[in-house]
Amino acid sequence: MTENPAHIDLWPAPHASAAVDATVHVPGSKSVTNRALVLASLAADPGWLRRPLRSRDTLLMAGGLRAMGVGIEETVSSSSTVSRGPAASGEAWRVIPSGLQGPATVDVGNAGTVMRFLPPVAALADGPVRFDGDPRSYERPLNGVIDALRALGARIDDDGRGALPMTVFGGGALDGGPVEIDASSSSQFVSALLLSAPRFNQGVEVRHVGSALPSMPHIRMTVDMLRNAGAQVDTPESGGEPNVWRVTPGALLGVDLTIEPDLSNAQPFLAAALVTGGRVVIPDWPERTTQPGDRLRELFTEMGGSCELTDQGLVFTGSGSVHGIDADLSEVGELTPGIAAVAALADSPSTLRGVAHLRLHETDRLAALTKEINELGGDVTETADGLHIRPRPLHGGVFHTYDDHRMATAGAVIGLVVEGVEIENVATTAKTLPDFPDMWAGMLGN
Ligand SMILES: O=C(O)C1=C[C@@H](OP(=O)(O)O)[C@@H](O)[C@H](O)C1
Ligand SMILES: C=C(OP(=O)(O)O)C(=O)O
Repeated sequence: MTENPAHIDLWPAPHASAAVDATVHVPGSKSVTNRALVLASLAADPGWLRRPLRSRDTLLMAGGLRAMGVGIEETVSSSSTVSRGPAASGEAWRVIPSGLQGPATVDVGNAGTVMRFLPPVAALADGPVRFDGDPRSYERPLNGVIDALRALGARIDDDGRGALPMTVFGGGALDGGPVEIDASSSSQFVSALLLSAPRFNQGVEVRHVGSALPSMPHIRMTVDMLRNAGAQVDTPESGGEPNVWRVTPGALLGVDLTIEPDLSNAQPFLAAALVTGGRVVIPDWPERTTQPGDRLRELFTEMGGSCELTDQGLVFTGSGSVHGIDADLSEVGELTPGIAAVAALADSPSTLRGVAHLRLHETDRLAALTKEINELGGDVTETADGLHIRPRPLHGGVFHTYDDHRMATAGAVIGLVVEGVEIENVATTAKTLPDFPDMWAGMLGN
Protein backbone atom coordinates (compact mmCIF):
# COMPACT_ATOMS: atom_id res chain seq x y z
CA MET A 1 0.00 0.00 0.00
CA THR A 2 1.45 3.35 -0.98
CA GLU A 3 0.31 6.62 0.56
CA ASN A 4 -2.24 8.49 -1.49
CA PRO A 5 -1.71 12.08 -2.48
CA ALA A 6 -3.86 14.11 -0.11
CA HIS A 7 -7.38 14.62 -1.26
CA ILE A 8 -8.06 13.62 -4.84
CA ASP A 9 -11.77 13.52 -5.24
CA LEU A 10 -14.29 12.65 -2.53
CA TRP A 11 -17.60 10.92 -3.25
CA PRO A 12 -20.11 11.12 -0.39
CA ALA A 13 -21.17 7.47 -0.10
CA PRO A 14 -24.97 7.41 -0.16
CA HIS A 15 -26.58 6.46 3.15
CA ALA A 16 -29.51 4.02 2.91
CA SER A 17 -32.54 5.52 4.60
CA ALA A 18 -34.45 2.24 4.19
CA ALA A 19 -33.85 -1.38 3.29
CA VAL A 20 -32.78 -1.63 -0.35
CA ASP A 21 -35.16 -3.32 -2.77
CA ALA A 22 -33.77 -3.41 -6.29
CA THR A 23 -32.96 -5.39 -9.41
CA VAL A 24 -29.39 -4.78 -10.51
CA HIS A 25 -28.09 -5.77 -13.95
CA VAL A 26 -24.39 -6.46 -13.46
CA PRO A 27 -22.09 -6.14 -16.51
CA GLY A 28 -19.97 -8.98 -17.86
CA SER A 29 -17.20 -10.79 -16.03
CA LYS A 30 -13.74 -9.26 -16.27
CA SER A 31 -12.06 -12.65 -15.96
CA VAL A 32 -14.24 -14.30 -18.63
CA THR A 33 -14.04 -11.32 -21.02
CA ASN A 34 -10.24 -11.14 -20.87
CA ARG A 35 -9.77 -14.89 -21.31
CA ALA A 36 -12.24 -14.85 -24.22
CA LEU A 37 -10.33 -12.00 -25.90
CA VAL A 38 -7.04 -13.92 -25.66
CA LEU A 39 -8.48 -17.23 -26.85
CA ALA A 40 -10.35 -15.58 -29.74
CA SER A 41 -7.17 -13.76 -30.80
CA LEU A 42 -5.25 -17.05 -30.94
CA ALA A 43 -8.01 -18.93 -32.78
CA ALA A 44 -7.91 -20.16 -36.35
CA ASP A 45 -11.08 -18.28 -37.29
CA PRO A 46 -13.08 -15.25 -36.11
CA GLY A 47 -15.18 -15.38 -32.96
CA TRP A 48 -17.77 -13.35 -31.04
CA LEU A 49 -17.94 -12.06 -27.49
CA ARG A 50 -21.49 -11.04 -26.61
CA ARG A 51 -22.20 -8.74 -23.66
CA PRO A 52 -18.47 -8.31 -22.93
CA LEU A 53 -17.39 -6.16 -20.01
CA ARG A 54 -16.27 -2.74 -21.24
CA SER A 55 -14.04 -1.44 -18.45
CA ARG A 56 -10.47 -0.25 -18.07
CA ASP A 57 -9.08 -3.79 -17.70
CA THR A 58 -10.87 -5.21 -20.72
CA LEU A 59 -10.19 -2.19 -22.93
CA LEU A 60 -6.51 -2.52 -22.04
CA MET A 61 -6.65 -6.19 -23.00
CA ALA A 62 -8.33 -5.35 -26.31
CA GLY A 63 -5.82 -2.54 -26.87
CA GLY A 64 -2.85 -4.83 -26.28
CA LEU A 65 -4.17 -7.43 -28.70
CA ARG A 66 -4.99 -4.79 -31.31
CA ALA A 67 -1.44 -3.47 -30.97
CA MET A 68 -0.20 -6.93 -31.97
CA GLY A 69 -2.43 -6.94 -35.05
CA VAL A 70 -5.68 -8.58 -33.90
CA GLY A 71 -8.90 -7.09 -35.29
CA ILE A 72 -11.47 -6.34 -32.59
CA GLU A 73 -14.64 -4.70 -33.86
CA GLU A 74 -17.34 -3.37 -31.59
CA THR A 75 -20.89 -3.84 -32.79
CA VAL A 76 -24.34 -3.09 -31.49
CA SER A 77 -25.71 -6.24 -33.08
CA SER A 78 -24.25 -9.07 -35.10
CA SER A 79 -24.94 -7.13 -38.31
CA SER A 80 -24.06 -3.46 -37.76
CA THR A 81 -20.53 -2.39 -37.03
CA VAL A 82 -20.35 0.97 -35.24
CA SER A 83 -16.78 1.44 -34.16
CA ARG A 84 -13.36 -0.05 -33.82
CA GLY A 85 -12.34 2.43 -31.14
CA PRO A 86 -12.69 2.22 -27.38
CA ALA A 87 -14.99 5.24 -27.15
CA ALA A 88 -18.16 3.54 -28.38
CA SER A 89 -20.21 1.24 -26.26
CA GLY A 90 -20.67 -2.16 -27.82
CA GLU A 91 -22.96 -5.08 -27.14
CA ALA A 92 -20.65 -7.50 -28.88
CA TRP A 93 -17.04 -7.72 -29.95
CA ARG A 94 -16.05 -9.57 -33.10
CA VAL A 95 -12.48 -10.78 -32.89
CA ILE A 96 -10.58 -11.39 -36.11
CA PRO A 97 -7.29 -13.17 -35.48
CA SER A 98 -4.31 -12.36 -37.66
CA GLY A 99 -0.58 -13.00 -37.72
CA LEU A 100 0.64 -11.53 -34.41
CA GLN A 101 3.24 -8.84 -34.96
CA GLY A 102 5.68 -6.48 -33.29
CA PRO A 103 6.94 -3.89 -32.87
CA ALA A 104 4.12 -3.14 -30.48
CA THR A 105 3.56 -1.54 -27.10
CA VAL A 106 1.16 -2.94 -24.53
CA ASP A 107 -0.14 -0.78 -21.68
CA VAL A 108 -1.18 -3.17 -18.91
CA GLY A 109 -2.50 -0.44 -16.59
CA ASN A 110 -2.82 -2.29 -13.29
CA ALA A 111 -4.61 -5.28 -14.79
CA GLY A 112 -3.22 -8.58 -13.53
CA THR A 113 -4.88 -10.41 -16.40
CA VAL A 114 -3.24 -8.17 -19.03
CA MET A 115 0.25 -8.18 -17.50
CA ARG A 116 0.20 -11.98 -17.06
CA PHE A 117 -1.89 -13.25 -20.03
CA LEU A 118 -0.31 -11.17 -22.82
CA PRO A 119 3.44 -11.93 -22.51
CA PRO A 120 2.90 -15.54 -23.73
CA VAL A 121 0.89 -14.14 -26.67
CA ALA A 122 3.73 -11.70 -27.37
CA ALA A 123 6.20 -14.60 -27.42
CA LEU A 124 4.24 -15.92 -30.41
CA ALA A 125 4.35 -12.58 -32.23
CA ASP A 126 6.86 -11.72 -34.89
CA GLY A 127 8.84 -8.79 -33.46
CA PRO A 128 9.45 -7.03 -30.14
CA VAL A 129 6.55 -6.24 -27.81
CA ARG A 130 7.16 -3.69 -25.07
CA PHE A 131 5.10 -4.00 -21.84
CA ASP A 132 4.57 -1.07 -19.48
CA GLY A 133 1.86 0.02 -17.06
CA ASP A 134 0.86 1.91 -13.91
CA PRO A 135 3.53 2.30 -11.19
CA ARG A 136 1.82 -0.46 -9.17
CA SER A 137 2.23 -2.88 -12.08
CA TYR A 138 6.03 -2.69 -11.53
CA GLU A 139 5.52 -4.11 -8.03
CA ARG A 140 3.11 -6.91 -8.84
CA PRO A 141 4.69 -10.35 -9.32
CA LEU A 142 5.44 -11.38 -12.88
CA ASN A 143 8.53 -13.54 -12.36
CA GLY A 144 6.55 -16.79 -12.73
CA VAL A 145 5.53 -15.82 -16.27
CA ILE A 146 8.92 -14.37 -17.28
CA ASP A 147 10.97 -17.33 -15.98
CA ALA A 148 8.58 -19.87 -17.47
CA LEU A 149 8.56 -18.21 -20.89
CA ARG A 150 12.36 -18.14 -20.92
CA ALA A 151 12.46 -21.83 -20.01
CA LEU A 152 10.03 -22.50 -22.89
CA GLY A 153 12.25 -20.69 -25.40
CA ALA A 154 11.34 -16.98 -25.29
CA ARG A 155 13.73 -14.02 -25.22
CA ILE A 156 12.76 -11.33 -22.71
CA ASP A 157 14.57 -8.21 -21.57
CA ASP A 158 13.34 -7.19 -18.09
CA ASP A 159 16.49 -5.46 -16.78
CA GLY A 160 16.94 -8.49 -14.52
CA ARG A 161 14.10 -7.44 -12.20
CA GLY A 162 11.61 -10.19 -13.04
CA ALA A 163 8.97 -7.48 -13.33
CA LEU A 164 7.62 -4.72 -15.58
CA PRO A 165 8.59 -2.83 -17.64
CA MET A 166 9.96 -5.39 -20.09
CA THR A 167 10.22 -6.34 -23.75
CA VAL A 168 9.31 -9.75 -25.14
CA PHE A 169 11.22 -10.41 -28.37
CA GLY A 170 8.66 -12.56 -30.14
CA GLY A 171 10.11 -15.00 -32.60
CA GLY A 172 6.87 -15.94 -34.36
CA ALA A 173 6.66 -19.27 -32.52
CA LEU A 174 7.58 -20.83 -29.18
CA ASP A 175 8.88 -24.33 -28.41
CA GLY A 176 6.79 -24.90 -25.26
CA GLY A 177 7.07 -28.20 -23.36
CA PRO A 178 7.43 -28.94 -19.63
CA VAL A 179 8.01 -26.14 -17.13
CA GLU A 180 8.00 -25.72 -13.35
CA ILE A 181 6.70 -22.53 -11.72
CA ASP A 182 5.88 -21.26 -8.26
CA ALA A 183 2.44 -19.73 -8.68
CA SER A 184 1.71 -19.25 -4.97
CA SER A 185 1.71 -15.47 -5.45
CA SER A 186 -0.81 -15.55 -8.33
CA SER A 187 -2.89 -18.21 -10.03
CA GLN A 188 -2.69 -15.99 -13.11
CA PHE A 189 0.82 -17.38 -13.85
CA VAL A 190 -0.73 -20.79 -14.53
CA SER A 191 -3.68 -19.38 -16.48
CA ALA A 192 -1.34 -17.26 -18.60
CA LEU A 193 0.74 -20.22 -19.76
CA LEU A 194 -2.25 -22.49 -20.37
CA LEU A 195 -4.20 -19.94 -22.45
CA SER A 196 -1.54 -19.56 -25.15
CA ALA A 197 -0.25 -23.14 -24.96
CA PRO A 198 -2.33 -24.67 -27.78
CA ARG A 199 -0.22 -22.44 -30.06
CA PHE A 200 3.16 -23.54 -28.59
CA ASN A 201 4.94 -26.11 -30.80
CA GLN A 202 4.87 -28.73 -28.05
CA GLY A 203 1.96 -27.37 -26.02
CA VAL A 204 2.83 -27.09 -22.35
CA GLU A 205 3.08 -29.06 -19.12
CA VAL A 206 2.90 -26.64 -16.19
CA ARG A 207 3.93 -28.00 -12.79
CA HIS A 208 3.28 -25.75 -9.78
CA VAL A 209 6.03 -26.35 -7.20
CA GLY A 210 5.44 -23.73 -4.48
CA SER A 211 3.21 -23.43 -1.44
CA ALA A 212 -0.58 -23.36 -1.81
CA LEU A 213 -1.93 -22.10 -5.11
CA PRO A 214 -4.62 -19.40 -4.66
CA SER A 215 -7.75 -18.75 -6.72
CA MET A 216 -8.26 -22.29 -8.03
CA PRO A 217 -11.70 -21.45 -9.53
CA HIS A 218 -9.91 -19.03 -11.86
CA ILE A 219 -7.67 -21.85 -13.11
CA ARG A 220 -10.77 -24.00 -13.64
CA MET A 221 -12.25 -21.09 -15.61
CA THR A 222 -9.15 -21.09 -17.84
CA VAL A 223 -9.39 -24.85 -18.42
CA ASP A 224 -13.14 -24.73 -19.13
CA MET A 225 -12.76 -21.92 -21.64
CA LEU A 226 -9.81 -23.62 -23.36
CA ARG A 227 -11.86 -26.81 -23.74
CA ASN A 228 -14.82 -24.79 -25.04
CA ALA A 229 -12.49 -23.48 -27.76
CA GLY A 230 -11.50 -27.03 -28.69
CA ALA A 231 -8.24 -27.43 -26.74
CA GLN A 232 -7.23 -30.67 -25.09
CA VAL A 233 -6.32 -30.04 -21.44
CA ASP A 234 -5.38 -32.59 -18.76
CA THR A 235 -5.82 -31.41 -15.18
CA PRO A 236 -5.47 -32.74 -11.63
CA GLU A 237 -9.28 -33.03 -11.54
CA SER A 238 -9.37 -35.10 -14.75
CA GLY A 239 -7.16 -37.79 -13.25
CA GLY A 240 -3.77 -36.13 -13.75
CA GLU A 241 -1.08 -35.49 -11.14
CA PRO A 242 -1.76 -32.89 -8.43
CA ASN A 243 -0.58 -29.39 -9.44
CA VAL A 244 0.11 -30.38 -13.06
CA TRP A 245 -1.76 -29.09 -16.14
CA ARG A 246 -1.06 -30.24 -19.72
CA VAL A 247 -2.25 -28.59 -22.92
CA THR A 248 -1.85 -30.38 -26.24
CA PRO A 249 -0.83 -28.28 -29.26
CA GLY A 250 -3.62 -27.71 -31.78
CA ALA A 251 -5.84 -25.14 -33.48
CA LEU A 252 -8.29 -23.17 -31.36
CA LEU A 253 -11.82 -22.60 -32.66
CA GLY A 254 -13.37 -19.16 -32.98
CA VAL A 255 -16.40 -19.47 -30.73
CA ASP A 256 -19.55 -17.42 -30.14
CA LEU A 257 -19.66 -16.74 -26.44
CA THR A 258 -22.10 -14.80 -24.26
CA ILE A 259 -20.24 -13.44 -21.25
CA GLU A 260 -21.79 -14.11 -17.80
CA PRO A 261 -22.37 -11.18 -15.42
CA ASP A 262 -19.39 -10.52 -13.14
CA LEU A 263 -20.42 -12.22 -9.91
CA SER A 264 -17.59 -10.60 -7.94
CA ASN A 265 -18.95 -7.24 -9.05
CA ALA A 266 -22.41 -8.36 -7.86
CA GLN A 267 -20.88 -8.48 -4.38
CA PRO A 268 -21.43 -4.85 -3.25
CA PHE A 269 -25.09 -5.02 -4.33
CA LEU A 270 -25.68 -8.30 -2.48
CA ALA A 271 -23.86 -6.80 0.49
CA ALA A 272 -26.25 -3.84 0.33
CA ALA A 273 -29.20 -6.20 0.80
CA LEU A 274 -27.37 -7.92 3.64
CA VAL A 275 -26.41 -4.82 5.64
CA THR A 276 -29.74 -2.99 5.18
CA GLY A 277 -31.96 -6.06 5.64
CA GLY A 278 -33.24 -5.56 2.09
CA ARG A 279 -33.60 -7.53 -1.13
CA VAL A 280 -31.57 -7.46 -4.35
CA VAL A 281 -32.18 -9.44 -7.53
CA ILE A 282 -29.28 -10.10 -9.91
CA PRO A 283 -30.66 -11.20 -13.32
CA ASP A 284 -28.77 -13.78 -15.41
CA TRP A 285 -26.94 -15.32 -12.45
CA PRO A 286 -25.62 -18.53 -14.05
CA GLU A 287 -26.79 -21.91 -12.77
CA ARG A 288 -23.31 -23.32 -13.21
CA THR A 289 -20.15 -21.26 -13.38
CA THR A 290 -16.45 -21.31 -12.58
CA GLN A 291 -16.60 -17.72 -11.28
CA PRO A 292 -15.46 -17.46 -7.65
CA GLY A 293 -18.24 -14.93 -7.00
CA ASP A 294 -20.73 -17.81 -7.00
CA ARG A 295 -19.37 -18.64 -3.53
CA LEU A 296 -21.13 -15.45 -2.29
CA ARG A 297 -24.35 -17.42 -2.13
CA GLU A 298 -22.88 -19.55 0.65
CA LEU A 299 -20.69 -16.89 2.31
CA PHE A 300 -23.38 -14.22 2.56
CA THR A 301 -25.93 -16.83 3.70
CA GLU A 302 -23.58 -17.71 6.56
CA MET A 303 -23.34 -13.99 7.33
CA GLY A 304 -27.11 -13.67 7.75
CA GLY A 305 -28.80 -13.53 4.32
CA SER A 306 -30.69 -16.06 2.26
CA CYS A 307 -30.81 -16.61 -1.46
CA GLU A 308 -32.73 -18.38 -4.13
CA LEU A 309 -31.95 -18.92 -7.79
CA THR A 310 -35.20 -18.18 -9.67
CA ASP A 311 -36.25 -17.44 -13.26
CA GLN A 312 -35.68 -13.74 -12.45
CA GLY A 313 -32.09 -14.40 -11.35
CA LEU A 314 -30.50 -14.64 -7.94
CA VAL A 315 -32.83 -13.25 -5.28
CA PHE A 316 -30.83 -12.34 -2.20
CA THR A 317 -32.52 -11.19 1.00
CA GLY A 318 -31.00 -9.78 4.16
CA SER A 319 -32.54 -10.82 7.49
CA GLY A 320 -31.76 -7.61 9.34
CA SER A 321 -28.91 -9.33 11.21
CA VAL A 322 -25.34 -9.57 9.98
CA HIS A 323 -23.07 -12.21 11.49
CA GLY A 324 -19.31 -12.56 11.54
CA ILE A 325 -17.64 -15.41 9.70
CA ASP A 326 -14.55 -17.59 10.00
CA ALA A 327 -13.59 -18.34 6.42
CA ASP A 328 -10.68 -19.54 4.32
CA LEU A 329 -10.91 -17.24 1.29
CA SER A 330 -7.85 -18.57 -0.57
CA GLU A 331 -10.01 -19.77 -3.47
CA VAL A 332 -11.95 -16.52 -3.66
CA GLY A 333 -9.43 -13.87 -2.63
CA GLU A 334 -10.97 -11.13 -4.75
CA LEU A 335 -14.08 -11.28 -2.52
CA THR A 336 -12.09 -10.32 0.60
CA PRO A 337 -12.57 -6.52 0.58
CA GLY A 338 -16.35 -6.85 0.28
CA ILE A 339 -16.52 -9.51 2.98
CA ALA A 340 -14.34 -7.41 5.28
CA ALA A 341 -16.71 -4.44 4.84
CA VAL A 342 -19.72 -6.55 5.82
CA ALA A 343 -17.77 -8.15 8.68
CA ALA A 344 -17.01 -4.69 10.10
CA LEU A 345 -20.80 -4.16 10.41
CA ALA A 346 -21.59 -7.58 11.89
CA ASP A 347 -22.79 -8.61 15.36
CA SER A 348 -19.79 -10.90 16.02
CA PRO A 349 -16.08 -11.05 15.08
CA SER A 350 -14.69 -12.50 11.86
CA THR A 351 -11.48 -14.22 10.84
CA LEU A 352 -10.58 -14.17 7.14
CA ARG A 353 -7.77 -16.58 6.27
CA GLY A 354 -5.72 -17.88 3.32
CA VAL A 355 -5.26 -14.53 1.57
CA ALA A 356 -1.65 -13.44 2.20
CA HIS A 357 -1.25 -12.97 -1.57
CA LEU A 358 -3.68 -10.03 -1.42
CA ARG A 359 -0.71 -7.96 -0.28
CA LEU A 360 0.34 -8.08 -3.97
CA HIS A 361 -3.01 -7.16 -5.55
CA GLU A 362 -4.06 -3.69 -6.82
CA THR A 363 -2.75 -2.45 -3.46
CA ASP A 364 -1.75 -4.27 -0.26
CA ARG A 365 -5.38 -5.06 0.47
CA LEU A 366 -4.78 -6.39 3.98
CA ALA A 367 -3.00 -3.20 5.06
CA ALA A 368 -5.48 -0.96 3.24
CA LEU A 369 -8.58 -2.60 4.74
CA THR A 370 -7.06 -2.54 8.22
CA LYS A 371 -6.12 1.13 8.02
CA GLU A 372 -9.31 2.42 6.42
CA ILE A 373 -11.78 0.48 8.59
CA ASN A 374 -9.84 1.41 11.74
CA GLU A 375 -9.85 5.07 10.75
CA LEU A 376 -13.65 4.91 10.83
CA GLY A 377 -13.46 3.57 14.40
CA GLY A 378 -13.14 -0.15 13.59
CA ASP A 379 -10.93 -2.78 15.18
CA VAL A 380 -9.15 -4.78 12.49
CA THR A 381 -5.79 -6.51 12.83
CA GLU A 382 -3.70 -8.12 10.15
CA THR A 383 -2.61 -11.73 10.60
CA ALA A 384 0.07 -13.55 8.62
CA ASP A 385 -2.51 -14.63 6.05
CA GLY A 386 -5.59 -12.50 6.58
CA LEU A 387 -7.60 -10.30 8.92
CA HIS A 388 -9.28 -10.39 12.34
CA ILE A 389 -12.25 -8.06 12.37
CA ARG A 390 -13.98 -7.13 15.63
CA PRO A 391 -17.03 -4.98 14.87
CA ARG A 392 -17.24 -1.61 16.65
CA PRO A 393 -19.61 1.32 16.16
CA LEU A 394 -18.19 3.16 13.14
CA HIS A 395 -18.25 6.87 12.34
CA GLY A 396 -17.91 8.88 9.14
CA GLY A 397 -14.67 9.93 7.52
CA VAL A 398 -12.63 9.61 4.37
CA PHE A 399 -12.18 6.06 3.05
CA HIS A 400 -9.02 5.98 0.94
CA THR A 401 -8.99 3.56 -1.97
CA TYR A 402 -5.35 3.29 -3.19
CA ASP A 403 -6.43 2.93 -6.85
CA ASP A 404 -8.24 -0.28 -5.90
CA HIS A 405 -11.74 -0.76 -7.32
CA ARG A 406 -12.67 -3.24 -4.59
CA MET A 407 -11.60 -0.83 -1.83
CA ALA A 408 -14.00 1.73 -3.32
CA THR A 409 -16.96 -0.65 -3.44
CA ALA A 410 -16.15 -1.95 0.07
CA GLY A 411 -16.23 1.63 1.39
CA ALA A 412 -19.57 2.23 -0.32
CA VAL A 413 -21.06 -0.77 1.52
CA ILE A 414 -19.95 0.68 4.87
CA GLY A 415 -21.33 4.07 3.85
CA LEU A 416 -24.81 2.60 3.44
CA VAL A 417 -25.14 2.21 7.21
CA VAL A 418 -22.52 4.63 8.56
CA GLU A 419 -23.31 8.29 7.92
CA GLY A 420 -20.66 10.63 6.57
CA VAL A 421 -18.36 8.15 4.76
CA GLU A 422 -16.59 9.76 1.80
CA ILE A 423 -14.90 7.55 -0.77
CA GLU A 424 -11.72 8.92 -2.24
CA ASN A 425 -11.41 8.47 -6.02
CA VAL A 426 -14.53 6.39 -6.60
CA ALA A 427 -13.62 6.61 -10.31
CA THR A 428 -11.13 3.82 -9.67
CA THR A 429 -14.11 1.44 -9.93
CA ALA A 430 -13.72 1.93 -13.72
CA LYS A 431 -11.13 -0.86 -13.60
CA THR A 432 -13.96 -3.38 -13.73
CA LEU A 433 -17.25 -1.51 -13.16
CA PRO A 434 -17.27 1.93 -14.82
CA ASP A 435 -20.89 2.76 -13.97
CA PHE A 436 -20.63 1.94 -10.28
CA PRO A 437 -21.74 5.32 -8.80
CA ASP A 438 -24.80 5.44 -11.09
CA MET A 439 -25.64 1.79 -10.47
CA TRP A 440 -25.37 2.41 -6.71
CA ALA A 441 -27.65 5.45 -6.92
CA GLY A 442 -30.07 3.45 -9.07
CA MET A 443 -30.16 0.64 -6.51
CA LEU A 444 -31.10 3.19 -3.85
CA GLY A 445 -33.79 4.71 -6.07
CA ASN A 446 -31.94 8.03 -6.34
O1 LIG B 1 -7.40 -15.13 -13.46
C1 LIG B 1 -8.14 -14.21 -13.09
O2 LIG B 1 -8.99 -13.70 -13.83
C2 LIG B 1 -8.02 -13.73 -11.70
C3 LIG B 1 -7.33 -14.48 -10.77
C4 LIG B 1 -7.14 -14.04 -9.37
O3 LIG B 1 -5.81 -13.57 -9.27
P1 LIG B 1 -4.76 -14.07 -8.14
O4 LIG B 1 -4.62 -15.53 -8.24
O5 LIG B 1 -3.53 -13.29 -8.47
O6 LIG B 1 -5.38 -13.66 -6.83
C5 LIG B 1 -8.12 -12.94 -8.98
O7 LIG B 1 -7.79 -12.40 -7.74
C6 LIG B 1 -8.16 -11.85 -10.05
O8 LIG B 1 -9.08 -10.85 -9.68
C7 LIG B 1 -8.64 -12.42 -11.36
C1 LIG C 1 -7.02 -8.93 -8.04
C2 LIG C 1 -7.82 -8.34 -8.95
O1 LIG C 1 -7.47 -7.95 -10.20
P1 LIG C 1 -6.26 -8.33 -11.21
O2 LIG C 1 -6.92 -9.01 -12.35
O3 LIG C 1 -5.64 -7.02 -11.55
O4 LIG C 1 -5.32 -9.25 -10.47
C3 LIG C 1 -9.24 -8.06 -8.63
O5 LIG C 1 -9.99 -7.69 -9.56
O6 LIG C 1 -9.66 -8.19 -7.46
